[in-house]
Amino acid sequence: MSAAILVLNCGSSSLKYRLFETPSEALLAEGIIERIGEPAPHHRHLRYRGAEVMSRMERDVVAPTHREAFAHMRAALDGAVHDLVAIGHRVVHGGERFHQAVRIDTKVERDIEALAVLAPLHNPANLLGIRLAAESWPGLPQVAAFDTAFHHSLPPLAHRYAVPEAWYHLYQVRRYGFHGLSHEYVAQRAAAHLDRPLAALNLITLHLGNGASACAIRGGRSVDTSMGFTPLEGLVMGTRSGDLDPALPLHMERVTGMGWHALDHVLNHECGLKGMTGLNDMREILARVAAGDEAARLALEVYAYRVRKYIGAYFAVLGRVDAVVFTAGVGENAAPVRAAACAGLQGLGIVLDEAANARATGEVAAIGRPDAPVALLVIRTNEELHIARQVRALLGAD
Ligand SMILES: Nc1ncnc2c1ncn2[C@@H]1O[C@H](COP(=O)(O)OP(=O)(O)O)[C@@H](O)[C@H]1O
Ligand SMILES: CC(=O)OP(=O)(O)O
Ligand SMILES: [Mg+2]
Repeated sequence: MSAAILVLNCGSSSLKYRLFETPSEALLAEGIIERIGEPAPHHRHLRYRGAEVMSRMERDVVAPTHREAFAHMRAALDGAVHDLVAIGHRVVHGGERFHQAVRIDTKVERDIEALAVLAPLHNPANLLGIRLAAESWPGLPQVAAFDTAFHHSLPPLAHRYAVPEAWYHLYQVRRYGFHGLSHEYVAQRAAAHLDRPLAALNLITLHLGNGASACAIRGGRSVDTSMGFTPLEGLVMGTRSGDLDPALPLHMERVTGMGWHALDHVLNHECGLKGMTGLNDMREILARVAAGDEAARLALEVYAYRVRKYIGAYFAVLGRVDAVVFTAGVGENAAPVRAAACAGLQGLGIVLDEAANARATGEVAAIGRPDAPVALLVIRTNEELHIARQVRALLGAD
């Protein structure tokens, strides 16, 4: 009977999960329940044998709350789970308290709850996942792995804002950074691919998914990242604005009378690609660009230009760069975005190989000219596997 680790990524309206055999790390099953609490919740579940999909289930489900979603996941997993030894959770905000994954106890739970004030969109759902998992599998070890933890190494000059010092001491106002599980995972894969120790490498990693962030990594440690106090800062995203003049929301409040609640919603859910085009999915943007749509072309340019500026900034931060890594949904799949982000950077040693870029697939693909000083890589991220590894390291759970 194989031992397994279940990894949960519980969002405000979705529950994603992956079940890994341990210690082999083979993926046994994965799934997602989307639109929890919204019209027409949907459940997709895949089971694997080796690298092959053994069975696929897809159906609309009744899931007015996460509780029903959990029951659907459990029912789907029952066929696959033989000996579940631990559960790992993605928790978005670990504040200044959590520098690495931890075994969850009531104190940890309370701390995650207290941090919800810093991540109101994410931490409450993560916590709900933890509580439902404890109910569902009482007594099973549970581990929290944090999106912020990898960035605890940010030096003060990178994490402090130029605001009154009391804001930091009284309200924990500083840059935290997110997507750390993904940045760290692809950094490790990049080092393995380049066959060099991570400790000797300077990397720029670009996580371009629904949310998006850039990270400057020196010797395996995050030294700067584009998301800040919240996951709103930095790059242009599917529905988030990224960097803005901080006076802009103040101005919009003045001229429209819009309240903070509405502004918060617009900046997080109605901006980015969606704000500029009505569409938040890069696939649709690229299709529109190909069809000659002007608004889509401009949105793509603004998106890629922001990425390019951060590449330039992180060159200045790191001094020397060995590799630039693209990852997550957009970074792994959208060759035109990668090409636009790298355009004009030959002076920095970044020279894209157009053909390699166009055909990049698989776990790791090199898309730079082999003779260029900076390696350009596309690496498939796997935050869940990274969490499972942290669970195993923490519990020795085999
Ligand atoms: N083939 C593709 N071409 C362009 N963009 C893609 C493609 N596949 C996925 N994407 C983009 O990736 C995004 C999702 O990225 P992902 O990393 O899965 O997000 P998250 O994990 O944050 O939900 C989609 O919204 C879409 O814009
Ligand atoms: C922290 C964050 O932005 O996560 P996501 O990209 O999953 O929304
Ligand atoms: Mg993701």
